[in-house]
Amino acid sequence: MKITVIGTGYVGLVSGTCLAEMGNEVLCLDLDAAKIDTLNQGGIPIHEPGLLEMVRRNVAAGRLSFTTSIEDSVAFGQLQFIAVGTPPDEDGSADLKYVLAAARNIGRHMTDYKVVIDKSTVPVGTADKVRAVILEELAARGVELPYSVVSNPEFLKEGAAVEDFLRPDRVVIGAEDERAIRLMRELYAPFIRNHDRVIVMDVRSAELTKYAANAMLATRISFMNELANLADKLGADIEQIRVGIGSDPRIGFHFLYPGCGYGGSCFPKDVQALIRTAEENSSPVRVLNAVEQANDEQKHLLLHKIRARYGDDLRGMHFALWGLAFKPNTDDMRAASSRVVIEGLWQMGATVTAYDPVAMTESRRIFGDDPRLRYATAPIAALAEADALVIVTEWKEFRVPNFEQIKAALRQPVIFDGRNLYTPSQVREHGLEYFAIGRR
Ligand SMILES: NC(=O)C1=CN([C@@H]2O[C@H](COP(=O)(O)OP(=O)(O)OC[C@H]3O[C@@H](n4cnc5c(N)ncnc54)[C@H](O)[C@@H]3O)[C@@H](O)[C@H]2O)C=CC1
Ligand SMILES: O=C(O)[C@H]1O[C@H](OP(=O)(O)OP(=O)(O)OC[C@H]2O[C@@H](n3ccc(=O)[nH]c3=O)[C@H](O)[C@@H]2O)[C@H](O)[C@@H](O)[C@@H]1O
Repeated sequence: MKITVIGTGYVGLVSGTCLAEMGNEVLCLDLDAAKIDTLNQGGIPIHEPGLLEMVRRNVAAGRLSFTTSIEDSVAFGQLQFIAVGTPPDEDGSADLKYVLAAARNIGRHMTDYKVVIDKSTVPVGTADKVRAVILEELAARGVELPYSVVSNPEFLKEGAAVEDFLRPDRVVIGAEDERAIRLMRELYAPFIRNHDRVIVMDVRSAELTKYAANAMLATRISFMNELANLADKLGADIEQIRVGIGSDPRIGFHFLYPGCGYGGSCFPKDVQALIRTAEENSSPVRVLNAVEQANDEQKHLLLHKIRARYGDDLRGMHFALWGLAFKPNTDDMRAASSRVVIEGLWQMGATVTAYDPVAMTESRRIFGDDPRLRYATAPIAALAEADALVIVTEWKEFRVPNFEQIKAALRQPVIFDGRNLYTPSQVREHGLEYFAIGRR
């Protein structure tokens, strides 16, 4: 099939590349010329395991290409995926300007039947708006052309995006016309060969399914975070509680890890957007206000623990920070807890040396060359002259450290662990003070 993907971010680039991998011809459009240059020169603008090799392979095979030309991109694919950003507006609702601009471009240039697919996470009713702007553009041109608008939300996780796209748990398709449903089923058939996991539903339900999934996952995390904080006060151990409740199959083990707050480009913004949608429709989802508030506070938890240990005035103190990305296997620092921790430490007068296997370039882009933040080339190197180690991202390489080496390298033998990586007794055996989240 011939497919255009609009937007070459995490979702657009991964979707386009995986669709090409299955033998489709894919043209990816982005208006950011620097991204397209990088792609055309054989690089990729993001860190995502397995993606670079797959992009190169498909480009070499002639199935995947990149452009900044709107005309070419509209002409190319019968299927037009919209995978642009939907950042929060000032009031927390999803800003649809990029989605509607992409739809308008399709209406302006199309000359034959198109299936326009909303892959971006968009509020209920967006497909109607997409349909309307295309119609407006066609009317302005004085032409009548057939097209379908489909909602096909994406559930991939950063850091595992290629794997998630190639082997989806489910493919949700919100569509009401048979022609579009048939094409979408055909498109996804190679990804779900062992059993059919396509769920066809009406468009509005598909749009809401995406927010419901992210909000449910965020709720589990905030619940566990609050429970961990309570366990801390009660002298109970959240790790044992996690195992104790997760083994109930109605609860399950996934997404039950407490920590220093969820980040990333999606949970925070999607929870906010769903709260706004609910308010606008006078049907509040009260639990989500609590989920959001609990998460905002959780991102400050390590700072509270540091304050409780050393007081408010950290002038002259220096901290080592392991992890900058909002989760492992990505360089994405959008809404990352590390940003709250770094800024909080600065406010109290401390300085920081950070180490992250892939996100240090992104961090330099965000913080510039502020002298209060330095970078180390290895985890152990970050500890030199530090009064404590603070861990915010659970990269695998932090999991089995040499505690004796850590103790020797630090100025004071103290660890604040925002991801509960270690068994407390094991760390303490080495003479290190250990502060984790809800652990005894
Ligand atoms: N990042 C993730 O893991 C996931 C994101 N989503 C959703 O997918 C959507 C995209 O997210 P990301 O890929 O993270 O965004 P991103 O910000 O990484 O990429 C969006 C890209 O779209 C481009 N763009 C904007 N307007 C354009 C236009 N009119 N024509 C062509 N290109 C245009 C931008 O230059 C940018 O490169 C969002 O709605 C997000 O909520 C859904 C599932 C997972
Ligand atoms: O809509 C999206 O963009 C995506 O959002 C999340 O994916 P992502 O944000 O990439 O990463 P997650 O693995 O979900 O982690 C999000 C945050 O939650 C935190 N988390 C996750 C799991 C857990 O048990 N505890 C916890 O604190 C992580 O550290 C991270 O900061 C969803 O998992 C995807 O299904 C969805 O497609």
